[in-house]
Amino acid sequence: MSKENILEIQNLQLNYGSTCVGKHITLSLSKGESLGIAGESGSGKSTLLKAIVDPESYGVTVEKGRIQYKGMMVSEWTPAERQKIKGTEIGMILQNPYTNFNPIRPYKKQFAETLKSHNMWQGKKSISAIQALFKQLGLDDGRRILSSCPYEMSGGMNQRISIVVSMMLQPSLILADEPTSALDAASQAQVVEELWHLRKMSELSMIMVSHNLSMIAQICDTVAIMHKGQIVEFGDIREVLLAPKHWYTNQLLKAIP
Ligand SMILES: Nc1ncnc2c1ncn2[C@@H]1O[C@H](COP(=O)(O)OP(=O)(O)OP(=O)(O)O)[C@@H](O)[C@H]1O
Repeated sequence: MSKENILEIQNLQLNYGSTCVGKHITLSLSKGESLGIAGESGSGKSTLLKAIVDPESYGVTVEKGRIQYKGMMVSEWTPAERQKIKGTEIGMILQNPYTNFNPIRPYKKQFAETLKSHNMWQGKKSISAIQALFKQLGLDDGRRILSSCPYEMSGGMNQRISIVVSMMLQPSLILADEPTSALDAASQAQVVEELWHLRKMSELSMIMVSHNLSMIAQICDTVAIMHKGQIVEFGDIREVLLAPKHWYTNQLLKAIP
């Protein structure tokens, strides 16, 4: 494993029960790098993220191959180690932001509970750090947001706040699964801007699954194109977009309005 790689996936085969939904999956991600994964519905993009973070919980079996995170074999983590790693090492941003929050509990309490559950709560110091993070990610009204409840906010705002929650635990890798697909166009633009701010945090690596190749081009350094459970093209985002080698990548590019 190269010194700079945070994640290395080699010849992976992924199953649900006896059904193979991904095979020959090989890719790598460097520290500070952002990878986009695009492809048709059902091509195995979300399953790949699940295999990285917690295959057992999602019913995914790694039939062949290996996943290494910071040189550690992911398959060798005990449930307790995996629980510790989820959030603090590997953060998740999900498609539906409302699933991350109790709708009627103020954000401030929910932020505190999350930090406490990871033994990271430091009272006023934590609140200041959260407000600084809000600012860093382009949300200026941190104090007001913290005293509000999720039901009072739009889906887009909840998604932006859930990105702050993920970042608060200072992960090295963020996995974002269709982070804008449940949002209206205006909210999508705001979330893209926030994800773009994340890109400026040089230590952070990110994998973002999206149908939206334009968004991947805005945010990511590399792209993997998935088709029927396999990666058919993987490389520098500009090279892939300017000179696609696989017919399916061409098809995806032609579909961009
Ligand atoms: N829990 C599950 N049990 C069995 N099969 C599943 C499960 N989840 C997904 N699948 C199947 O695995 C395949 C890959 O699904 P996956 O959700 O990874 O695709 P995807 O590329 O992320 O699709 P989308 O873009 O629609 O989210 C599909 O055929 C899907 O029906």
